[in-house]
Amino acid sequence: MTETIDKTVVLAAEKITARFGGIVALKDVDLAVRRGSVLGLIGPNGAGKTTLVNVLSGLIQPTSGRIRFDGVHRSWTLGKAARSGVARTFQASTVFREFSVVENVSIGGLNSKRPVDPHQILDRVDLGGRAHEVAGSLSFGELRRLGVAIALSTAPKVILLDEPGAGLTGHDLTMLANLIRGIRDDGTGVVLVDHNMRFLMNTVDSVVVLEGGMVIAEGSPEEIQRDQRVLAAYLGSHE
Ligand SMILES: Nc1ncnc2c1ncn2[C@@H]1O[C@H](COP(=O)(O)OP(=O)(O)OP(=O)(O)O)[C@@H](O)[C@H]1O
Repeated sequence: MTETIDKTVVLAAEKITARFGGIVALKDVDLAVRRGSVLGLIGPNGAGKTTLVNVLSGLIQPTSGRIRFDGVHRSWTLGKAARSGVARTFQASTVFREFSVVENVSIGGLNSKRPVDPHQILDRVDLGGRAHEVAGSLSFGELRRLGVAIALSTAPKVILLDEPGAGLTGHDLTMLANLIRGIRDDGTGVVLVDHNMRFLMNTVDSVVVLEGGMVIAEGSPEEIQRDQRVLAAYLGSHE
């Protein structure tokens, strides 16, 4: 039997299970990241979101299940994922505060097979005018955008954003949402994990909901916001 491969999917998790000792962090999770689309990953605390991002980025190996990239099953490590074009930002900032803003982006792109002009990236995240200042002088919101710029320095096909909006408000959140939509419009697949529901729902094209390590719902932001199982999962989680 020949397998039909969906070419719009750039990165897929297939039946991923991840156990830590007795804890089942993910159970039989399927997830498809599409080119030119933002996928929101939500769920109460401990639902498995970060574990799934860790599996997709090759940081941890699942107990079972497979990763498919560009239609091909792959053994997936951090190095292989990075070289294939999967970039990630972390909850904690990975910026070198004593280096200049542009040096941070240049360092990020050092091992890239597809080098990108760091000044072009900085213009894109609205930091072009700050290129030669030390990164430590940036505001909280600017540091977050620099984190995204560093991820973009490898010209990724997929970008995994783990809580990029945490602690941001107002104008900073609007700029971040515009930036993420711009990255999507260039054809990149985006995964967005964030606890700020309004920001996430306004930014994504589709949503996957995890609870207790399992996918309990998926759909458009509108569908998810009126899904009774999702509302119950959140009400029961004391968030
Ligand atoms: N390295 C680890 N060792 C042991 N247990 C872990 C490890 N990483 C995650 N877990 C457990 O796996 C489950 C899922 O955790 P995970 O951090 O993926 O959830 P999350 O949805 O990202 O939560 P949050 O929203 O609080 O960040 C939790 O029960 C967590 O305690």
